[in-house]
Amino acid sequence: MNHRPTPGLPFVKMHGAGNDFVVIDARAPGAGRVTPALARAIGDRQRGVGFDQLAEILPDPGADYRLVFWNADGSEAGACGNASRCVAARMMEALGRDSLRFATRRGMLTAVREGDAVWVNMGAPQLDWDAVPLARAMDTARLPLDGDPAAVGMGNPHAVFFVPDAEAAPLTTLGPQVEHDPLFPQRTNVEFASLTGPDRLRMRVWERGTGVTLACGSGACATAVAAHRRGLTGRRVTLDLDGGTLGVDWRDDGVWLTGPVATVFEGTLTADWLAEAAR
Ligand SMILES: N[C@H](CCC[C@H](N)C(=O)O)C(=O)O
Repeated sequence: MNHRPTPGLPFVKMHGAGNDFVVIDARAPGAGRVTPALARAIGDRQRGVGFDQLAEILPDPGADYRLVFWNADGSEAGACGNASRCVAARMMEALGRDSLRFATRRGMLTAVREGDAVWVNMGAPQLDWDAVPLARAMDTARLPLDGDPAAVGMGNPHAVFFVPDAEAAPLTTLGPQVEHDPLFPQRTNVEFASLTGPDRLRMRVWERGTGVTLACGSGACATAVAAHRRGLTGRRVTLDLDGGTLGVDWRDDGVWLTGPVATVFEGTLTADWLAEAAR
C-alpha cells in the first residue's frame, strides 16, 4: 500500500441557510488560482462537488484575507453575503478573533462576532442607477418593468419585486427573464418578497449565474433596503427564505447581515480529476 500524500486541491463545503459553498483557501504561496473552467467543473453537482457559489480565499496585504466569489456558470459575483458570513465564521474560529476585515471586489468589508452570531457589514447600498448598474438614468426605487421592482446594488445587482404572496412567485419564469433584461447590462439577481409581519418579510430568489437558491445574503440586504425605501419596514428586518432565516440591519455605516452557518465536510479534489477538469 502506498502512503504518499495524494496531491490535490483541499476544499471545505459550507452552507448558510441552504445557500451552499465550496471554499478554497488559496493563500499559500504558489497555490493555484480558480479559473472559470475550474469553477464550472467543481460546480457540477454530478461530476464535481456542486455549489451555489465558490469562495476563493486569497492573501491581501491590507486585510486579513481577500475573497473572490464564483457562480456555478463560471461568472464572478462581486458580492456574496452568505459566503462572506460562512468564511468569516470559520476564519474567526481559526484565528481566535472576534472581528475581521476582508477585501472583496466591492471594497473592504468587516465582520464581527456578537455572542453566537457573526454579522458582516456588506457596505452601503448602491442606489444610483449607474452604480447598480442599470442601462440608463432612472429612479432605482421603481423600475419601468411590469411589477414595479426596485433596483439595489450591494456590490452586485438586485431587482426586488414586492408581491402579495412570495410562495407563488414565478421564480423560474420571471427570474431568468429579468436576469437578462437589457435594463441590466451586467444581468441581475432577482428577488420576490412579501410582508408577513411587522419588519418581517418572506423572500425567494433567482440568482444571476446560478438560478433558484435556498437563500441569498446580498439579496436579503437589497430586499430589506428596498422595503424600507418603500415604507414597508423599519431598518432592522427578519427575512424568511426557502432555506432559513436571515437578519438584516441597515445602519449608518452599512447594511449588516447575519444568519446560520454550517460546515458540512472537508475534502480533496484529486489530481486526476483536476487534470481532467482543466481540459
Ligand atoms: N448567494 C449570494 C449572492 C450571489 C450573487 C451572485 N449570484 C451574483 O452573480 O451576483 C449571497 O449570499 O449574497
